[in-house]
Amino acid sequence: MSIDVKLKDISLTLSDSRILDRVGLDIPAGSFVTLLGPSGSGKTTTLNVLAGFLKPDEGSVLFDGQEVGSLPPGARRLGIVFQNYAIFPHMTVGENVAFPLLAQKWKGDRKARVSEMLELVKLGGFENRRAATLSGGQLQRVALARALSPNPQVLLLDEPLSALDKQLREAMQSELKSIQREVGVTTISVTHDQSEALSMSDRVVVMNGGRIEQQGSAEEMYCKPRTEFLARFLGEVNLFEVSAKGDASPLAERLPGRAGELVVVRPEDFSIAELGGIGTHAFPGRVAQVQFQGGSCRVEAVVPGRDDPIIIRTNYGGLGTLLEPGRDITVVYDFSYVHTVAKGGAPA
Ligand SMILES: Nc1ncnc2c1ncn2[C@@H]1O[C@H](COP(=O)(O)OP(=O)(O)OP(=O)(O)O)[C@@H](O)[C@H]1O
Repeated sequence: MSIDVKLKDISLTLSDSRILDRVGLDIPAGSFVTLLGPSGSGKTTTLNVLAGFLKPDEGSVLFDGQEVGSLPPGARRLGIVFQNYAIFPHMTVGENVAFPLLAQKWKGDRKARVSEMLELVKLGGFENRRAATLSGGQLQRVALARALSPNPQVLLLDEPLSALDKQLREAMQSELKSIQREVGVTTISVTHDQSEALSMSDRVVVMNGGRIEQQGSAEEMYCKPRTEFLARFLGEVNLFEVSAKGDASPLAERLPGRAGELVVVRPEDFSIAELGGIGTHAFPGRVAQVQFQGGSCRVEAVVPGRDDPIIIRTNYGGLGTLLEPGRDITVVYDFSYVHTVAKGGAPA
């Protein structure tokens, strides 16, 4: 079963500080939503309000249109996965997965349900293994199987993959997403990991200072940030201040937009060419630093009319000696496609 979840104007003050300020979320049934934001922005608090561990001062929490604000966590039919697994080490894998079934007096065949859940997380046949003998990745699968076993109506994930190393984390991201899609349970996740948020979520919600800064699809959030805060927060970015026309800088001449706005250019939207052919879509630069990063290369280049170097992400191949500090180059970018935000973090 899949239900929609709504938070309406949730506000919460703890120890005299406003921790959540009119947080509103509308999560469609079966979708995967991730809360992202700097430390202290209110992500975990929002998850705790959804779970019922914290009661907001104002606002309402609706599951499938029904107010659940007065229901304790145990009555909200939730599955929860924490960063530190919270698996009982002295029990077998099967006992761990069966635990919520016993607690909730599951009416069906418990043994069959446990096997079904272990198959789902690719741990078929692990029923009798002691939890203490499992790897980190396996423990997190058990945690997921245990959270899903009683058929929750909402799945809450609190930094579910952050205890895993990078390679395993990336593999688990796509697996977790495909399990979520298969089960179809409405899922709300909290993470610090931007690539996790962008790759797994149907919708990304960025929080800032207890408020929702912006929400939308991963593509929208990355390509069309509405505020300077979001442009700077998500991934690397070059921001160019649009100054009054007639400015002497050769870059300012080409920037569309109004004075006071910032032009947002992601590093991968610039490319590098041999010096020469400077036109509307290109300007001169000098390579300052080059970092080879495996799949791509991060280049810092000094350009006229700007104090900070610009950041360019490019493929290594074919550029040869162009990628050497001190080289004069042409930076190519089509400024007619630009996106702008208002300076100072206010929505454009
Ligand atoms: N019980 C409490 N009393 C007072 N302040 C609290 C309490 N719980 C949390 N806070 C404060 O609320 C703010 C939001 O905390 P929260 O844990 O929700 O942020 P977060 O975005 O999840 O941060 P992190 O990414 O570091 O986990 C922080 O400034 C925190 O210090």
